[in-house]
Amino acid sequence: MADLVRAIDMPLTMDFLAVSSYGDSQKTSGEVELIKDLRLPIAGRHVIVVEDIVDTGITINYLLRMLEARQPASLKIAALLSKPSRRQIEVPIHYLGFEIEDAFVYGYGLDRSQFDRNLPFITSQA
Ligand SMILES: O=P(O)(O)OC[C@H]1O[C@H](OP(=O)(O)OP(=O)(O)O)[C@H](O)[C@@H]1O
Ligand SMILES: Nc1nc2[nH]cnc2c(=O)[nH]1
Repeated sequence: MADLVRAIDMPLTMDFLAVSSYGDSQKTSGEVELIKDLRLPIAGRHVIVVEDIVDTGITINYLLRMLEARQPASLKIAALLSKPSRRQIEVPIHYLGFEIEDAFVYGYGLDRSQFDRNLPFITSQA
């Protein structure tokens, strides 16, 4: 996120929300839990949701529904990684870094049982 916003040369605000459906597991529970909501209203604002990874699509689908109800001026999705072969729900990704194969990846913000988010690279389990 820090790398991304430093590459955008226009006035913007940043806000954070937290959802979880994997917890400490490498399999989705299928149930998305809202752990922390946004602080700021988004009605009438142009919003880009920044995700690290889109896997089944369940999380982004949940976020799209939740945020659309708040009537932003526009709502776009940016994701660093996408695993299209794993998709259970088709979701739009307007800005995508990389498509990857079906492997559990971690590092560079992505956790492995909550650890390894601080790795300066992305890797996968052998
Ligand atoms: O497309 P999906 O199958 O829904 O998976 C994508 C989601 O999985 C990860 O969150 P996770 O639920 O693991 O959050 P956590 O690491 O904070 O528990 C990731 O940050 C995405 O939000
Ligand atoms: N860390 C991590 N979280 C995920 N959530 C959905 N897929 C993945 C993945 O490959 N790695």
